[in-house]
Order: sequence, then C-alpha cells, then structure tokens
Amino acid sequence: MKHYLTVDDIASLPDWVDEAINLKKDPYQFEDLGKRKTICLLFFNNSLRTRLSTQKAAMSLGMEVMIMNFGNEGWALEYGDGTVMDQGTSEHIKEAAQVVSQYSDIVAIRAFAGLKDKEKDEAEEVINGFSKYASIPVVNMESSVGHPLQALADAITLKENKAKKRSKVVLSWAPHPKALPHAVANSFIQMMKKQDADFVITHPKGYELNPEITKGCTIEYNQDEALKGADFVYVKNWSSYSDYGKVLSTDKNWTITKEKLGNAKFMHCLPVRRNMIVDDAVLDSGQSLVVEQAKNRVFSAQIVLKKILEDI
Ligand SMILES: NCCC[C@H](NC(=O)CCC(=O)O)C(=O)O
Ligand SMILES: NC(=O)OP(=O)(O)O
Repeated sequence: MKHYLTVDDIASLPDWVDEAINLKKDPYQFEDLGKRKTICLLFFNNSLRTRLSTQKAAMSLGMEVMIMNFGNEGWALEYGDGTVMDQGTSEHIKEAAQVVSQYSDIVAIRAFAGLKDKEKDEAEEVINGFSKYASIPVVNMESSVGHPLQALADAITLKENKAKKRSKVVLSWAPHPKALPHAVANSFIQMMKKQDADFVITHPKGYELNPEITKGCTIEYNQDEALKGADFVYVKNWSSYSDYGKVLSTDKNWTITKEKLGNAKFMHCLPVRRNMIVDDAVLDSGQSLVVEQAKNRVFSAQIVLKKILEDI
C-alpha cells in the first residue's frame, strides 16, 4: 500500500481487523520491519490519542519518530498554483512536501476542516498537497473529510465486543457547543458499509451528512426509534453539512443517557464532552467502550504502518 488516506485504502476490512487483533497479542512481533525507517507526524490541530498511539505503533515496529506541531510552529503554507505569495503564506506545499520527504520514509498528517468553506475543505488541500508533492507514503491522521485510523480502530472494537453474528449499530448525533467536523462520522459510515450489520444513522433534521457518503444507509430522525434494540451506540457531534459548518441545535434531548442506551455498548472516538454528548453515568459504567477504542488506535495505526513498510 502506498498511502492510507481513506477507509477505501483498506484492502480487506475483516482481514485487517483479524491481523490487528493478532498483533495486539504480541505487539513487537514485527519490531525489525521499521528498523532505520523514520515517520514524521505533522499536526495542524490538537491531539492526544492520534499523536501518542501513532508514535507508539511506529516504535513497536522499530521506527524512529519525529513530530512537529505544524499549525503554530511551521511556516504558513501556500497551496495555490501560481500564487504571488505577497500575503500571509511563507512556504509552498511543493517545497515543504519534498523537503519532509528527504527526512522521513512515511509522513502522517492531521489537518481538520476549517468549516467555513465546503469546497475548500472537500479539496483536502493539505493532505492532497502532501500526497501530490511528497515522494513518500502519506497517512491520514484526520483530514477535513475523514478519520480512517479511527474507523479502523472502531472496527477492531466492534469485532472484539460483538455478541452475535449480526449486530445493530446506531450512529447518533449528540449536542456540542462548538462546530465540529464531519470526518469521524464520515469514516465510521464508510467502515460500517463494509460490515454485515444492521446500521442506522440518527440525527435532527438539518444534520444530514454528505449524501454521497450516507447513500444506501437507513436514516431515522427519531432517536428513540433508532436506538430500539441497539447493540452498539456510536455517538458523535458534527456541524451541519447543508448549512455548512453551522451549529443548528444544542438540544440536550439528544444527549445519551443510561435509559436511552439500554443494554447497548457506548462508543465515542474521544475527546468527549461529559453531560453534553453523554451522561457521566454512561461513561463511568461498564457499557462504555471509549477507553478500549483508544487502545485500539495503537493497533489500527500499527497495521496501517506495517502494510506501508512492507511495500517500501
Ligand atoms: N479526533 C477526534 C475528534 C476531533 C474533533 N473533536 C473536537 O475538535 C472536539 C473539541 C472540543 O470538544 O472542544 C472532531 O470532532 O473531529
Ligand atoms: N480520537 C482521536 O483522534 O483523538 P485525538 O483527537 O485526541 O487524537
């Protein structure tokens, strides 16, 4: 595999999930694979899990790791072709990507959606700029439209916790005070489309995600109806897609309570706003899988890096 940019770069989801579960039993079984190879992690936004789990995964494969908080420490990058750079940008992506390629064997990038301009966000100029001009493989650590390392970790968590052959999985919107990206929800949906499951998406009117991504999925606007008989409830806030980047509602009737959850398992990518997205009682119960999901971020990253290293 050259790049890992979207869930569609997963050659076989069931095989990768099984490999990750196997790797978890003995994380150092490929510790020589990354010897004398370097990964450079570039962050244009904050992180806890992605930064530490990707670093841990790379170290377990024997790699050297360099990390840079590009958002506030790197030069402001220019992405436009032929731009007269007489404004705020100091360095062009063409040079930056080629330079980073001299220092490392893989580059991983986090660059969230700005949520102001849909067309600009969907053009994915940061991650696409790096994949166009870098001469090394590029890994998506959450871009404007996707978070495929998270979705792979979620697939591992679902497999480890499922009690029956065909589970009911519900993706529910929940309230949040800030405008948040669509990336986590998008990749979760793309991953669920590859699963044999009863999958339902629920959100208030106005929060429809990109119809190209939700095409073929069941959308139920009544959250109580959607949650009936759920085995897993994956909760996430996102801002409006049609009224791009806007917070249309912070209706606490959508907050996940113990009563709403019933006997289902609770999932969230983290960081989570307590008593906004979900009640304390859920997060502090044995029904919450959030810490297991975070643990599986190590193994989703490790599988992805292993596949890339095998092809270098
Ligand atoms: N990487 C996982 C989620 C990252 C981001 N959440 C956030 O920005 C939450 C910030 C806050 O709650 O203040 C998102 O929704 O895409
Ligand atoms: N879930 C996730 O990507 O967490 P961070 O934003 O902390 O990396």
